[in-house]
Amino acid sequence: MTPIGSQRPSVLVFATGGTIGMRQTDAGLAPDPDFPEILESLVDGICGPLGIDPRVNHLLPAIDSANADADTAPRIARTVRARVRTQQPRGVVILHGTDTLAFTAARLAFELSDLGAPVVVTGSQLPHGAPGSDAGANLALALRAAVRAALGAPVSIAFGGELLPAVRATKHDSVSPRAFRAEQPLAPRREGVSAPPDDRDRPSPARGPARVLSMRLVPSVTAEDLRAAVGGRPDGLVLECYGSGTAPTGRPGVPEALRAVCAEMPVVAVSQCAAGGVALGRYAVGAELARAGVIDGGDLTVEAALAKLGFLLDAGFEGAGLMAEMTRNLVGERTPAE
Ligand SMILES: NC(=O)C[C@H](N)C(=O)O
Repeated sequence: MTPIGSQRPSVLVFATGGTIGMRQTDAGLAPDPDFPEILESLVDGICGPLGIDPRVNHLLPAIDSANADADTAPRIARTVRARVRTQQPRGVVILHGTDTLAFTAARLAFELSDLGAPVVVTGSQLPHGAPGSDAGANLALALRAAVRAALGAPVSIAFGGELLPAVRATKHDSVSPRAFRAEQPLAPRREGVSAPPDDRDRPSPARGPARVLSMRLVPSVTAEDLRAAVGGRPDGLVLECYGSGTAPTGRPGVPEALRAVCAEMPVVAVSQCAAGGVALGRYAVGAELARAGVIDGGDLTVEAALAKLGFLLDAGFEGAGLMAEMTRNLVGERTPAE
């Protein structure tokens, strides 16, 4: 292998788990202990003819991405940042399970926006050794994209022959090789991630990463359900509203419950619709949400809203500063107001 630092472009491949590295067991698909060696040879086979020098690292233990938690994406970001500092690759490919790939990739788009090396996230629907597996094709697409993208390119997802912006993507098919879809193109006029607030006077938080949850409104929801949704004391809530940002605020107790939740944590409204987003002032029931303190999430996807809110909370934003950041377009995640 040519050493990193030679003229040939180098790529850091960072494997975190997912079906791509699994094999069939009696209990169902599970991480393949032989995957590290298999991945080395898969990557070498793709990179050799392309003139790319790969280096493969693993985040251990490999997981089914259904087991991702609030620290998974921040931990991937921290580790990738440290490896990029020492290895200085031209680009980074991250292998991840598809179930929570869109959540992790969206978070990485905020975390790694200043990395200086393009980051491409991929995985597969079928294990590397399965007949007709999409593992090799997705890996090859991601490796090519990682060396071809501009150094400051936004984090992307390479899957099923497509390159999608991480902050707009969602898993929409549990079987097809085209598992992901970008609900919207990357939003124009990105403002960039702001410097974290000066926190010298703030007590250092003793807790781990922020836990942000989402709740989907359905016609039978009650005020009690709203309160129960935050019973586990998350740090923030993404409310999946109807249409352009409406909720049953005419139902007894709902406005009070919303105000109580907003007093405890930031609440961001997004739409259950794939396009169009929310505009809280449009309907009276939506304006009621804004009056309760709910933040307008524009056309953020659920994944991007969760990622952005968690990222900002972990960076130390709160109150009006947090609300201002949520309504800006940092990395292409939401269409800016005209
Ligand atoms: N295709 C996949 O990767 C699904 C798997 N359950 C995972 O997310 O890890």
